[in-house]
Amino acid sequence: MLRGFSHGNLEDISPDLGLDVPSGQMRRSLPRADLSRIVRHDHIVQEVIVKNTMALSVPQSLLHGSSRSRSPSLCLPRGLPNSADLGEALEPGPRAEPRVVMSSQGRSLQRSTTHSSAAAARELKPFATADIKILLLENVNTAGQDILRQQGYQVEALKSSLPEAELIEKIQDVHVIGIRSKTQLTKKVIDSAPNLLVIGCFCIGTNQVDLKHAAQKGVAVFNSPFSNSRSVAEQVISEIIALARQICDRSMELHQGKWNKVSAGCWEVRGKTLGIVGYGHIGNQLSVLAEAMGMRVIFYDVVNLMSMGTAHQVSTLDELLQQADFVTLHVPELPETENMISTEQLNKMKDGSYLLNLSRGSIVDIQAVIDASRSGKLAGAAFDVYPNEPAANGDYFNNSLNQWTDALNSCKNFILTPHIGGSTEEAQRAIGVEVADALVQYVNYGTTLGACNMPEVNLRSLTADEPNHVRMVYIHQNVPGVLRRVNEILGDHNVDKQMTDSRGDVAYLMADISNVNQQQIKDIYVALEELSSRIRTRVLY
Ligand SMILES: NC(=O)C1=CN([C@@H]2O[C@H](COP(=O)(O)OP(=O)(O)OC[C@H]3O[C@@H](n4cnc5c(N)ncnc54)[C@H](O)[C@@H]3O)[C@@H](O)[C@H]2O)C=CC1
Ligand SMILES: O=C(O)CCC(=O)C(=O)O
Repeated sequence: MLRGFSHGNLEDISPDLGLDVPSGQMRRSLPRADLSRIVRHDHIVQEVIVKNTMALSVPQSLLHGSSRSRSPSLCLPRGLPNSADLGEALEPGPRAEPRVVMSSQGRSLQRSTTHSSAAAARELKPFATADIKILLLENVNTAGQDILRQQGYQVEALKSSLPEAELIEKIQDVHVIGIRSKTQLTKKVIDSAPNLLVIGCFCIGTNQVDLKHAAQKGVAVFNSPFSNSRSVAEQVISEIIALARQICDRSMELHQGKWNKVSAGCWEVRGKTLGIVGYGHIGNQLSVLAEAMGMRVIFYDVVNLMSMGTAHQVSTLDELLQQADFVTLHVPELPETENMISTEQLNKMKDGSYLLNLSRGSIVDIQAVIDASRSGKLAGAAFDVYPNEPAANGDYFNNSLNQWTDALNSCKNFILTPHIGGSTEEAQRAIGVEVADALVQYVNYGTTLGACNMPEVNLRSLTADEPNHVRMVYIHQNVPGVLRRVNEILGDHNVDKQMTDSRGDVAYLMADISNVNQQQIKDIYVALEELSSRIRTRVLY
């Protein structure tokens, strides 16, 4: 009999979730997190899903039985069905015939012939997947929604962001939240989500989330570090040409019936200098595309980086501003990048040059840019991002949103777009798949590969021939002596494998323990929960 699962539709994945980097995948400037993500995806497409392989249940006492009255510590949802004792639950359930399914990338997955079903990786879900509540805001791509729904999770997907009060109300019983760039997950919002396990940012930027506070509450955060980089770079290229030729102004005039055939102040981009501020994923793509159009590329970055093609790194922002015909900004939102371009920097730019900002609204002092346009210093500008952006589509771009909006609208040769740098079908689908996969890996297996605010920890999968194993995930304060105390608790048992790592104040430990029964699991859980360093304990088996 299946217990603890309202959907008797468990899945096994292929055994190998190892960390070998596939040859040819590595490229320069790819951070560790990105490499891990690539590796994980390579294995995910090998998934062979097997129906009803193993049925396990968890007693209610384990689900909610924290020995202290903190916010829920065991990362299991409330309201789970009462279940039988773990001794029985740890017996394998009925095994059904394997079925061939589609991978999260939409490719057909063949039933594995290389591994026996006994050695197949076991899915670790001590809860009914249908009890996992997911709230997706800001029109997350359906490819991502489908992956989450296929897991059996409850998924509510809204097209827009939510105002804070509504968000606080809605997030209270949610285990997973998915957002894009608009939704602000502040300390206050995170604190009102006692069940929250994980946050998925279906975008690159994570400045909208209080990453540190989330980590301190044991909430992991994932993003998609480069799936929309190419889309942003292509938009920048189109805007460089459009600015140089004043195409948007001519188009607007003609829409209004005005024929205005002029060449004064219109230029080719060939031979002009592009200055890229922030030479990361987007800056790199842009560099290659711009050189292909015959532009000279210089860049400024706080890190010393290898140039793409014949691009040249300059030592200071001032140097870049003085040389570039087009200055384009691709830095993250940080305290150091706030108002990085204001009157002082604009004055250093070449007369008749252009400014593009497709990074974050806080990086440019827009009033200063309006003044520079009026004085003739700038020949044009392109903005995709603004200090305040509406939560939904509609007639919201006015002075009550940002006080200078009317003035900005009146500037000549200004291209204004509604934060669409990453908004292509390709990018949104890739982001949807990548972040949804990361959420599934975290909820089901505790894997933090690619997390933005937690150490990256992974263990090879438990397999179906290891039925009495348990995976303990222990998120704790990174303080002296804690590992000794944790290992005193685990040390009475056979720890098959264990990995621990820390990031700042928070450490993450994952341990697979063999031959444990219900009472022993409960004892381990209670003992870990009683340590003063505990942030969150999860039991997966
Ligand atoms: N408009 C849109 O739809 C999109 C906007 N973005 C924004 O673009 C930003 C950049 O994206 P990626 O290139 O993927 O990021 P990235 O992290 O790959 O690269 C950012 C680069 O900026 C550099 N940097 C950091 N602080 C700096 C400073 N003070 N001065 C100079 N360089 C500095 C870093 O060293 C890094 O090389 C994101 O953080 C995000 O806010 C990203 C995607 C879409
Ligand atoms: O597409 C979005 O909503 C956000 C794009 C963006 O700014 C990002 O990926 O950081």
